Amino acid sequence: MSLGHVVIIGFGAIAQDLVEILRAQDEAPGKLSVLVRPERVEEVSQALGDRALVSADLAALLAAQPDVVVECAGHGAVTAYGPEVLQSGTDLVVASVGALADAKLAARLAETARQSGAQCVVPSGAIGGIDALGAARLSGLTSVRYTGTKPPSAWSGTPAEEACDLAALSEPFTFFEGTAREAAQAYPKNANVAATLALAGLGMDETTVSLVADPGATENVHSFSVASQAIEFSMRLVGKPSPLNPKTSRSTVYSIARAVLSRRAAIVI
Ligand SMILES: NC(=O)C1=CN([C@@H]2O[C@H](COP(=O)(O)OP(=O)(O)OC[C@H]3O[C@@H](n4cnc5c(N)ncnc54)[C@H](OP(=O)(O)O)[C@@H]3O)[C@@H](O)[C@H]2O)C=CC1
Ligand SMILES: O=C([O-])CC(=O)C(=O)O
Repeated sequence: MSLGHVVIIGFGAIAQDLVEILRAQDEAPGKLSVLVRPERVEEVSQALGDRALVSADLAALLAAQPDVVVECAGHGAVTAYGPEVLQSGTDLVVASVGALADAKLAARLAETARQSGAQCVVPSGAIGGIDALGAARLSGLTSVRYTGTKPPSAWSGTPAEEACDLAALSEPFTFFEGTAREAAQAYPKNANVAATLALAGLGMDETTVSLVADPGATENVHSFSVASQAIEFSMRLVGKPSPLNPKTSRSTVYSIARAVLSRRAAIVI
């Protein structure tokens, strides 16, 4: 069964790819809408033509009762739009998972979803293994450790710049060690995966995170290891940087597309 109407928030690297990936499916959504800031409506409308409706009016989009809203815009957008989407009874797929490191926002989203019956869906994003981690949690987790390694340029404009001279690095440099909550809040465009692991596993304050700038790297490498009563495993995912935004791995959008398409799949894997 195809989705009727999908609303995408944002029109950056992930959202632009998502429009094309969804449209290319046999079971493509009947209608796509893109929510952007008012000043970008005209430019994005021209870029999309008749491929999607472009609007800056979330209330009007929600009044049309879309099947699902997909946030691909950043932590601020989860705060600004998340509660309104869920309150309308519409499911919300969240790319900017690290926004849930704000305990008040996470509680508000959960409570709003409970009251309306909508779901807030967290896709795997740039990592994988979330099914195995979530299952291991039920057996009793003892540790979840994550290391995110990216080329120095992917850390530009972040607090990593205060810890080292990114352009001068000649070997890998670990500029952050802390919890998933601290990582997600200090690196909102780079550490959403740490928050995803935390939500599936040991929580924001018990999941340990290292962030590394590697001058020899050309890709975004996500490594994590899990220990539990039932299983131990490690994963290493090597993401190709998105051409439009090298902070973001290109794999992220495919995970989000899968989460969207699964909303109406007859068999959900
Ligand atoms: N879960 C995961 O594994 C991953 C999650 N992410 C998350 O996804 C987010 C998006 O990534 P990406 O597409 O690469 O980022 P980009 O910076 O390429 O695009 C973000 C887009 O969102 C728009 N935007 C931001 N705030 C708003 C708003 N309030 N209303 C409407 N539009 C808004 C921006 O527009 P403008 O330029 O006008 O601000 C921009 O077009 C990241 O910020 C990150 O939080 C990223 C990678 C992996
Ligand atoms: O896309 C990635 O490589 C991961 C990322 O930026 C994030 O977790 O925010």
